[in-house]
Amino acid sequence: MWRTVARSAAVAINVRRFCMAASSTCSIPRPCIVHKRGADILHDPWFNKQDTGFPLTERDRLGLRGLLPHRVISFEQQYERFMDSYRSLEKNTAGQPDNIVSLAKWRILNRLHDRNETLYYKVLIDNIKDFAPIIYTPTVGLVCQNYSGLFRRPRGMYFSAKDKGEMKSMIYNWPAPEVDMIVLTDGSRILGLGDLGVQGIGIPIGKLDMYVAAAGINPQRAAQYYHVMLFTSTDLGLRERRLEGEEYISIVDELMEALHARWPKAIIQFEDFQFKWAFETLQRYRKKYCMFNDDIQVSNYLSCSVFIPERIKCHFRPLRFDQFCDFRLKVCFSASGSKRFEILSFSSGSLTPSIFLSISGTAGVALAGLLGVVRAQGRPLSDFVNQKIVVVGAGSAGLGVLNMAYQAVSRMTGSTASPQFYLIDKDGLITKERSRVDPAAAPFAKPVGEVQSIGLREGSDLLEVVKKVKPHVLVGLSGVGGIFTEQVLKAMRDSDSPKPAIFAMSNPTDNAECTAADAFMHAGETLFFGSGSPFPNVDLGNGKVGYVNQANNMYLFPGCVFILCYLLLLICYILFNIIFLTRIGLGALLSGARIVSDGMLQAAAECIRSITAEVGAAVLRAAVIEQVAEGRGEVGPKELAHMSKEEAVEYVTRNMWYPVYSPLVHEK
Ligand SMILES: NC(=O)C1=CN([C@@H]2O[C@H](COP(=O)(O)OP(=O)(O)OC[C@H]3O[C@@H](n4cnc5c(N)ncnc54)[C@H](O)[C@@H]3O)[C@@H](O)[C@H]2O)C=CC1
Ligand SMILES: CC(=O)C(=O)O
Ligand SMILES: [Mg+2]
Repeated sequence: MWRTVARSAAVAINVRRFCMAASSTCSIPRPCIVHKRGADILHDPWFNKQDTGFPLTERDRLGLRGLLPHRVISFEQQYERFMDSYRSLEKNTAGQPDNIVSLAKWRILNRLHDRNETLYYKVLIDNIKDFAPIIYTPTVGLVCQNYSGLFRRPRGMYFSAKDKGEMKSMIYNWPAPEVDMIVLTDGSRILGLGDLGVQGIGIPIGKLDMYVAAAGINPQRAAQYYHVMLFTSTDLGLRERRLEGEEYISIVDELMEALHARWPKAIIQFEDFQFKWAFETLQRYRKKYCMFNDDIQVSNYLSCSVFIPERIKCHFRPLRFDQFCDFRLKVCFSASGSKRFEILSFSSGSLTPSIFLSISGTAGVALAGLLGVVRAQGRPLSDFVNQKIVVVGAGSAGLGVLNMAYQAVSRMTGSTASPQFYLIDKDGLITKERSRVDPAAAPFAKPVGEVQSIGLREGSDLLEVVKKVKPHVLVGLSGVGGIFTEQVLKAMRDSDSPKPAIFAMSNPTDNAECTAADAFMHAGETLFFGSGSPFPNVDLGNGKVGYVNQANNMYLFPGCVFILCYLLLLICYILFNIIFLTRIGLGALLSGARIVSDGMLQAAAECIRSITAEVGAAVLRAAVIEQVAEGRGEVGPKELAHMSKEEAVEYVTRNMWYPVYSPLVHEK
């Protein structure tokens, strides 16, 4: 449906003065200064209005008269025309292999992006449910794999070891003076596809498109975003070995310094770095720069609310997007300063700040899922401490999830007793007997005596572990497609839970540990299922449906977990995950925060509301309270500090970017 872009002008004067992007929210967009004329404008996707969209007066002003056919086509008509072509493509490709259809859809969208960014983001925002699987997982994985062949126009920036010593100057090759969001990858672990080198650029592009669609980050106002590739090795990149050790880190140091020097306010999201660098770079930079790692980061929150889909409570009901569960925790401080958490109550349906601990990216998605499972089992939340959870994959994502779950249990029990978590990597079950266990995985290595008591040993394979542990939850973050085999899934029927859960979180679809259909067929109909890439719901016969939840950080890196979406921009569960984290980005950006603090992430978690701006405003206010907000543009820290909650929401809302054609005014 066509979404009205014009918004109410009835805002308080003192709020209006804070707003920098009034064009996005007033019925008459603010003019946009352009330094080009004539054909140059038509070839610039940011200024181009699909050619025929330029009004006659503008054609005169910009030297376009005679370069275009006479008729002026409105934005709405252009939108409908594009959607007609898209629907024709869908019709014409019906029955062809999925990969071919998905790539054809990606191409038509990408071509639109290359011609006209405003219309591209308009169609993306209005059709996010259908387009998210094209511009993001799973299609983005296929795009990355084929990027050398699909490459037409560059997006993003590229850095390699050959640029050492030059980065601070190179940064100025980026045409826009201001950059708000940066997604940075070294391409070394793209989804579950491994090292794709320079072709991994598709991931930052997809993530940033999500930022624009879900959080209203302006894609161009100074081209605030920016994609970076490091150390490339494929067709389009250098055919050289990857850097290691000091050599590697010195290049990333230089790049971070260069980025910070030109855009000190930009927020940098690290994405899809291989395990060994993901943790190290997070440790190294998180207190120095405004950055986070979407794939692993776990933050400690004293309180937040966790979204749990209503459907988890009432199985086989249609999706609802407005249910949150709150946990009230009492925080007790001991004389030594340590904290203990007591669960006071657990409710659903409202959203008051209260509880819990960590949320952000992948770990947050998983936490909400794990808690939802407890609820689905009809148990009190405090029973989470008794959940037997088997995590397959001891990499950055699996360890991020386990860390978070571990913190949850410790806080619930007030003890550091070992929870019933089992960690499996490519060499099988990890126990304390293992000689070379990574320090990050060591806390989850099981005592040998404990596993022997249930008939397991160091290195037991997945099937054995599932058979002997009878887990409540099986989580896949291994990147190995199909590793949850028929036997493993059947073994889950003997789970100690009447409603076992399986999360096949690896991406893209082919790398998922199992399909939704196989999961319901082999593990049983009472299963709770979540996957990193979308699967359709499963028809179980007799009118029953096996519902599929999407568990992907794209939703928390904006949003939450299994599903969500709602918010301002449209409603589909894919968007939900997208929304949460992008809100963090938005709030951090507008507060001008020096760093992305736990408190800011916490504030985001507390305010997952049905309006995108609420979360962004909460992050902003948290940045003010933590005294890391330095202001942005004309809005200084004092003005931020004096904003009421409502004003902060208004400020964030009015600074979101909406795709509209602005009148263009030429300036030399
Ligand atoms: N759904 C989501 O939001 C997210 C999903 N992921 C997915 O998680 C997967 C893993 O990502 P990372 O942890 O960053 O990768 P990683 O490379 O750091 O870790 C992979 C882990 O899987 C283990 N593994 C490999 N083969 C195995 C086998 N046959 N059996 C058991 N374990 C095996 C490895 O030993 C390693 O511990 C990827 O497919 C990625 O797409 C990652 C982040 C977020
Ligand atoms: C979803 C995501 O970030 C990943 O698979 O790496
Ligand atoms: Mg990732």
